[in-house]
Amino acid sequence: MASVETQPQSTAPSSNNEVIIETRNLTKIYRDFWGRQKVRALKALDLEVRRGEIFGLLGPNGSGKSTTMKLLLGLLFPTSGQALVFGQDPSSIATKERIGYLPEESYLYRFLDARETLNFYGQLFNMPADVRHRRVNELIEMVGLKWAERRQLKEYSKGMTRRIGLAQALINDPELIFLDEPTTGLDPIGIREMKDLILRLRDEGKTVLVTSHQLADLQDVADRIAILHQGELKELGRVDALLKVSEETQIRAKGVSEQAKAEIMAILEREHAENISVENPTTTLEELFLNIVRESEARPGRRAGSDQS
Ligand SMILES: Nc1ncnc2c1ncn2[C@@H]1O[C@H](COP(=O)(O)OP(=O)(O)OP(=O)(O)O)[C@@H](O)[C@H]1O
Repeated sequence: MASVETQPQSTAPSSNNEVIIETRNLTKIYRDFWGRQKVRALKALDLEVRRGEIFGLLGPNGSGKSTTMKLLLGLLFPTSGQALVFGQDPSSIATKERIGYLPEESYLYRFLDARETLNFYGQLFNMPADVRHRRVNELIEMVGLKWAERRQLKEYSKGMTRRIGLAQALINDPELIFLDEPTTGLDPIGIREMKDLILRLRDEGKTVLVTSHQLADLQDVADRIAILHQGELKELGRVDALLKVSEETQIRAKGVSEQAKAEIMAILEREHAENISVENPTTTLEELFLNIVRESEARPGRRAGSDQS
């Protein structure tokens, strides 16, 4: 099988350690109509996100991810504790102008096409016509919708809708971008492309806070993650460090002879190593699928992997 093109593991965020988002004891309790305590959605969250990093907020449904994001956007007010974005209260207008937001569901005008949509949002930000025109062209190109820029959004697939939603979130060239479940409803190719767009944003120096309940979706893009469960922070750290199984050793190599394998086994046994396994590594289903699609595009009409059978 041809080697699969994958993104390298996220590099370290820029050495600039400026804190962009900070929460201290951030707590949100939703109350019912009568003001009685209803749901403790977020419990005393302490978090810091630094400039230039992709920070993943992970957790199952109902764990408090969207609540956290809305508190940071100033769309909700905390019950107690504090959230600071660029060192300011999130509800400040000056802060909002530096932020882009892709909500879990984008509510866009179905009868506008991509250009009209982005022009409309550019006007809301009072962008001068020439700047707006340039920005709309850049964004349509960036999210890969040039071919469909004149089609009304009601004709867009889920993947295309997610892309135009992202372009809309970037119209004001924000420094900080909030992406709420950006991969929801996307197929494996759409997910890979969304992840590549997120990596590109970081390469441009943006700070990205992204949520997902599909844990694997963020594994190869996020620099650091926080795992929430029932509103509580359960884990926080660099993805590579969190995923490392430090008590085991893995050696991968191509072209190892049977004799060399036997010698390696002998050494491991002499060392009294435990749980020894020698096997071919497996790929992921995502990689397998992407590979099949690439092969099919390169050689239409042929069954993938037919060379091997
Ligand atoms: N407006 C609201 N009123 C009452 N309870 C709410 C409200 N919004 C969210 N909740 C509750 O708060 C908890 C956290 O919800 P939240 O939407 O933040 O979770 P989430 O991790 O984003 O979930 P999902 O992955 O499903 O989007 C859940 O128990 C949810 O039912």
